[in-house]
Amino acid sequence: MKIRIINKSEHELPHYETDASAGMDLRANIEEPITLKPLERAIIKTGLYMELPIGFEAQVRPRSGLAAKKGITVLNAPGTIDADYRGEVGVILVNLSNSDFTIENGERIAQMVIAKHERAEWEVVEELSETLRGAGGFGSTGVK
Ligand SMILES: O=c1ccn([C@H]2C[C@H](O)[C@@H](COP(=O)(O)OP(=O)(O)OP(=O)(O)O)O2)c(=O)[nH]1
Repeated sequence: MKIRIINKSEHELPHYETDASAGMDLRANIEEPITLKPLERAIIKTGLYMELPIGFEAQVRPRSGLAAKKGITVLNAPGTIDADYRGEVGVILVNLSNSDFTIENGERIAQMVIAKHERAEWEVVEELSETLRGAGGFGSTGVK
């Protein structure tokens, strides 16, 4: 399936009484079932090809049900689909459980969120501006 994504402005977004899900489910589009052994991963085809407006990306994310119940997640979450990508969307699934997991054709394996992103340039500078945090990070403020 080939789809063109169209940005809907805020006032056109559905009300919470209707479906306001951020994620669109992605289904496996595979000829044969694929079994992932514990810690095994595979790129699962979705049969989806898309065209995004410039300045948008699609993020491929895990489904919480599959993660919580089966230990199946998206290895590179969130996977990035670039606006200029015209190939088939693939989902890199990994099995983080202790048992085999079989993906059937048509199964909902992940979800996709369309997001706007900034476009930026960068320049080399001698100094960075000072801040309170400075170089503190990675737990520098403690855990409580
Ligand atoms: O989960 C994913 C991630 C990426 N892609 C496709 C769309 C994306 O536009 C392209 C490149 O992705 P990314 O930039 O993450 O890959 P890379 O490893 O940096 O490879 P490249 O050199 O092709 O950019 O691969 C997917 O289908 N699924």
